Amino acid sequence: MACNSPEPISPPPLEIPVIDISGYLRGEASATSAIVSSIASAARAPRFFQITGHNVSPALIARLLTCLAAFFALPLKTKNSIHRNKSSALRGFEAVGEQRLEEGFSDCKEGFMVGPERSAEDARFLQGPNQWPKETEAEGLKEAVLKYFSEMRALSGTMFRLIALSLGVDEHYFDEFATSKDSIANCRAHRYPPASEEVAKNSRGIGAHTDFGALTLLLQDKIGGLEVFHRPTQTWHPVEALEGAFVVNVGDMLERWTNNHYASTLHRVISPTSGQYRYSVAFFNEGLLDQVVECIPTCLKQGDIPLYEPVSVENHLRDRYGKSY
Ligand SMILES: O=C(O)CCC(=O)C(=O)O
Ligand SMILES: [Fe+2]
Repeated sequence: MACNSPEPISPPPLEIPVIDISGYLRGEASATSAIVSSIASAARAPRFFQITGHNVSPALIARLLTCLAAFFALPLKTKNSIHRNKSSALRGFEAVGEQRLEEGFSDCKEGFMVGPERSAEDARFLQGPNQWPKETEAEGLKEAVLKYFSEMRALSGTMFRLIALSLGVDEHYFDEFATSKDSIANCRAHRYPPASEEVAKNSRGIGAHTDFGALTLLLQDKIGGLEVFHRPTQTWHPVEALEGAFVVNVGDMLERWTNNHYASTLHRVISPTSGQYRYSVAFFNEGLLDQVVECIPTCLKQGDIPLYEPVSVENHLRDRYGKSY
């Protein structure tokens, strides 16, 4: 008698912590130490967490998602008129299939990139003017994106203070890197087109990757599809779409800076199969181009050696961006 093949065992769910940071924002000392220790443990494993209790208003988030949906619904020709190829700073629209983050898959997503406004004369790598659609084509988009950008920059600064405390360095250790006017931060909004179950299984909304910069704060709508890789069991796990929360993940630069104390984690997006588009907005904080990233002293235990050569932020980013486009 033939043996029945065993049912495939599904991996146990991966718990992705949700950390309420409101106590820190209110200046409460005991809440702050609990938040800092939750961050310290979440950033070690699973290296992905979500935050709530921030000050970004739900009304602004709703307005942003509405304006983005209207923008992405414009004809491709209109969106291509502000294509990122026309920008030395990679700002503007990118079409489905133009980025490739995982070998063998082109990302099935559209993107719209925005950063701090800077004149063309003053441009540097990833710095320069934004490209906007005409106000008549995308009413309110510019205002909503810029307002969101400035709130996310402040929130990212807050997260860097908490990360600094969690690493045992001065609370303001990363302030200049994370929040000065020259620091590289950018927002990339995404629209993921729906696909059939069959197509979604064999393609990627966004291919498996780790983020290039220091810290990412991600807003996702309620459709779901973001997955994170758990290295010990080599399995993928969904990241629950929680209204009002931001997903936080460590990027490669912070991994290098902390000598792998905090490491970046592979993640990907599976195309939506519910028949609806999925929207998300990532805020990447990549810091000052001339900053040298080298092992933070508190991350080097006695007897340890730095695992990475010092590198400037600019060289690190040029290398990573160069490989994905
Ligand atoms: O859309 C998402 O949920 C993830 C986006 C992402 O990983 C990225 O832009 O780096
Ligand atoms: Fe990512």
